[in-house]
Amino acid sequence: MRFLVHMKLFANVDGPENRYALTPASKLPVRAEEKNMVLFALSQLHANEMGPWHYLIAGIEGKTTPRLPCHNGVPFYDLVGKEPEHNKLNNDAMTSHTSFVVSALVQGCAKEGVFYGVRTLVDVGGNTGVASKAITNAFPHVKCTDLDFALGKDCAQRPQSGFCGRQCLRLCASFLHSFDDDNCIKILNKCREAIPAKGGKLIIVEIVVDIDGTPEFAWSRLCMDLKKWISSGARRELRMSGETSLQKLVLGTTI
Ligand SMILES: C[S@@+](CC[C@H](N)C(=O)[O-])C[C@H]1O[C@@H](n2cnc3c(N)ncnc32)[C@H](O)[C@@H]1O
Repeated sequence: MRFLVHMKLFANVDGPENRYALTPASKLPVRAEEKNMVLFALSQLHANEMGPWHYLIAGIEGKTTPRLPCHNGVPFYDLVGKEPEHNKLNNDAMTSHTSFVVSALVQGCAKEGVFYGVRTLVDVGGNTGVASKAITNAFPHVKCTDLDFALGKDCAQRPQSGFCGRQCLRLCASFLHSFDDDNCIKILNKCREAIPAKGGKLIIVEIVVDIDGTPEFAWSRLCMDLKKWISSGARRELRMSGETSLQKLVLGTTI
């Protein structure tokens, strides 16, 4: 127990008996906790996610992109879409993942006045719509639409509360990291076309590989970087290394 307390997985509880409590880290794998990562962890252990790790060495040697031989070149989300059991697990995991991110997103946007003057928002890759529901609840004047094939072919665009033509704001949360640079450029250019030249906004929510700036997050950032290279071949450090390279990426656009 001394070891586990040192690792911050348990905390000593004051009192005459030796009693221990869970810590924020050890609450994450407990289903009964409101915010837990059980479904996300299970999704990451699925064979479609684990398979490409067997090609890590070949990938480092430059012989292949680990995902390709494992999934026969089929894009990850096409693969998931064909397997109902994995599709459900993946969507449930994303729902849980989004609930972690969205409260910080809503607070940050409120503080910075991001939604001031914004009437419409499209959440690109918004999965089943958890983020857009939370945004509509917090900012009722914003009409949100989800664009995601997790919603099924018949409702690729599902309005949470109405949809009007050109959208003031596009949100790409944990979306670009699944694509290589060429496809990211295409997606960002489409976003640029979809928002008004004046007053339009694009919010990108991604883990940035900046290990010097905030060292306490370096481990998670490097793990995510490796994971995304393994699963999609994306070289995130080039794309996400800061505002300057992002501006270059969208070919001179100021975001
Ligand atoms: C990593 S999840 C992110 C979900 C959510 N935005 C979040 O932050 O938790 C990526 C989402 O992008 C969707 N997606 C991937 N490729 C897509 C495409 N080409 N068109 C529409 N949705 C796509 C997937 O279905 C998935 O829901």
